[in-house]
Amino acid sequence: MSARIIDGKAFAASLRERVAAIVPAFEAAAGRKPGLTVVIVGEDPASQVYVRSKGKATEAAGMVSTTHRLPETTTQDALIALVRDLNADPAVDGILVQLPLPKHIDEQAVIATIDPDKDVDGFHVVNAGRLAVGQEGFVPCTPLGCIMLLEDRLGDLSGLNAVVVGRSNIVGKPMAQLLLAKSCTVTIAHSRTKDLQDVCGRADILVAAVGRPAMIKGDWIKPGATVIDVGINRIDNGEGGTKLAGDVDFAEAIEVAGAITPVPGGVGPMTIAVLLRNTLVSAYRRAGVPYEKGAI
Ligand SMILES: NC(=O)C1=CN([C@@H]2O[C@H](COP(=O)(O)OP(=O)(O)OC[C@H]3O[C@@H](n4cnc5c(N)ncnc54)[C@H](OP(=O)(O)O)[C@@H]3O)[C@@H](O)[C@H]2O)C=CC1
Ligand SMILES: Nc1nc(=O)c2c([nH]1)NC[C@@H]1CN(c3ccc(C(=O)N[C@@H](CCC(=O)O)C(=O)O)cc3)C=[N+]21
Repeated sequence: MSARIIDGKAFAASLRERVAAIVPAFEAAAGRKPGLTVVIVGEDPASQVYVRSKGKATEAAGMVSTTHRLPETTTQDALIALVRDLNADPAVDGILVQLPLPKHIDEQAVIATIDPDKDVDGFHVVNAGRLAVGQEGFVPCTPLGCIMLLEDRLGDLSGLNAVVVGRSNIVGKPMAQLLLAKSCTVTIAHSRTKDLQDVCGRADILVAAVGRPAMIKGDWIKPGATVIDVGINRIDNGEGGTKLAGDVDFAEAIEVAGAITPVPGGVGPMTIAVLLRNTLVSAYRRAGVPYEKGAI
């Protein structure tokens, strides 16, 4: 059997169009455009690429994009001072501090400074807590994008066995919380998990968020399962260059799974589309303008 490929790129494009189509209505009601500010510290080339594509996508959706590029030597105090200024700026609906930060900066201290109601990444402990107890807040973009793809493919997720491999604060844990909120039976696996293959083999929904290329093999996957590959790994392409690969052995998995996201073209594009969605939601909430929740 050959799995159906879940086209995250196409789904993300339609979400971005949906967001862009609503922006003029927000602007008419609020008298301003939604605004997203991205802060990047240092010169990491991959981060630079992501930040550039976020800026382009923000503008293409009709929002105001602002980027602060700070040198690698920026102090934690200076970064925190900038975040406080952005918290106080009424034109800023969303603040995203690109991770990872340089080693001399405490990421948690910086994230804790972001106004939770501008935290469109959903990384602040207040938003992690809201997600855990089922209150409205901001949900991290990557896991929310995964849920959108899963519901599009499977409809109601309730009662399904979901296994999340990885327990980071930005992907694995919020992914597990969202699947639980959708009434899946959730298992979180990590580097200390015993018999990982066996655990994965029971999953109707398998989410891989590890950072190890092709770690999950075809014979780890339950036949017909839906596989969401969050991993973004840059590997050798065998021709002297590099290419992107996921955490799942795609060539093997496609023979076993019912559906699978590719890398690239799967979860990655959803992350940016959901960021725009979260920014528009933030703008509506901050402006006190009612909006149709199902529409975005
Ligand atoms: N598509 C997108 O938009 C995004 C993609 N990513 C990608 O997703 C991947 C994960 O990112 P992130 O969560 O930040 O990564 P982290 O490094 O923060 O977390 C990795 C997790 O994988 C677990 N792990 C490591 N080795 C193994 C192993 N051998 N067996 C089982 N579990 C293991 C770790 O376990 P332990 O906790 O025990 O150490 C940890 O919980 C990366 O490839 C990253 O690039 C990330 C963000 C967005
Ligand atoms: N504060 C913060 N928030 C983040 O959301 C955040 C972050 N920091 N740091 C880095 C990770 C990673 N991330 C990705 C975004 C888009 C793609 C993406 O669009 N990927 C394309 C390919 C892009 C390419 O070709 O390089 C794809 O998978 O098809 C991937 C990964 C967001 N992150």
